Amino acid sequence: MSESYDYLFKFLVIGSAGAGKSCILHQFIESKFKDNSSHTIGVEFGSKIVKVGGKSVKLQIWDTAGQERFRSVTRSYYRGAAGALLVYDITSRDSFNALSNWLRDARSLAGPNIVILLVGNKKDLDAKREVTFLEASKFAQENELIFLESSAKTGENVEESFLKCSKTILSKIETGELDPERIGSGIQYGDLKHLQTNNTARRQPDCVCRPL
Ligand SMILES: Nc1nc2c(ncn2[C@@H]2O[C@H](COP(=O)(O)OP(=O)(O)OP(=O)(O)O)[C@@H](O)[C@H]2O)c(=O)[nH]1
Repeated sequence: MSESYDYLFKFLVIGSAGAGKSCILHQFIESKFKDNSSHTIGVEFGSKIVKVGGKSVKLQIWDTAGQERFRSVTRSYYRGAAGALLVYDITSRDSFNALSNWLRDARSLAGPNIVILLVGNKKDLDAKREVTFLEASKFAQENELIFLESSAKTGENVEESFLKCSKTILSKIETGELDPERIGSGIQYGDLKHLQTNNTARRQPDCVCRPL
């Protein structure tokens, strides 16, 4: 099967333990709800090619453990991420209250240019909601985050979260705000982009294998 894509983005999924990060990733990759999800040990990995704004983008996604005891391991994966889903659970005020800490870590360890999308997960459990949509929207606005509520159970807004975040990264590349050539940008050119740019003789051939 062909693995052609224009760009590769390094992505993180972060947030408190039990917020539903692994279920979101599983739903995105397998289009299924992972019923028996247990706590992530360290980090897990998934990847998928998506179509965004007429481009093929390979998302290389690191699903990190939310438990404090894994924090030193998970932090080592933040470096050079282009995008992140910052997940809280709409039925857990504690997971919402922890967002500022997650955000501080992401921006300091991954870099200030990381594009972060705030995800209020478990939207299907509205009857148990502890965090209103309005309150979270306000937090998102104050902290320059894109915001969506999702359900890894029903699949609502799961793919949209990854697409919306990717679209924002892509438009920042197009406007020059993000530079894929910068070491640690979390962005690589794929073979399609590589062919295009080589045809116009604008890029060096080593750009495909440059470290993220
Ligand atoms: N109802 C409902 N339950 C969910 C949803 N997403 C996850 N869950 C449940 O929430 C629990 C935790 O989900 P995980 O995906 O393992 O949580 P996590 O954020 O990866 O947790 P850590 O790996 O410990 O950081 C599991 O029992 C899931 O079945 C959702 O959208 N709706």
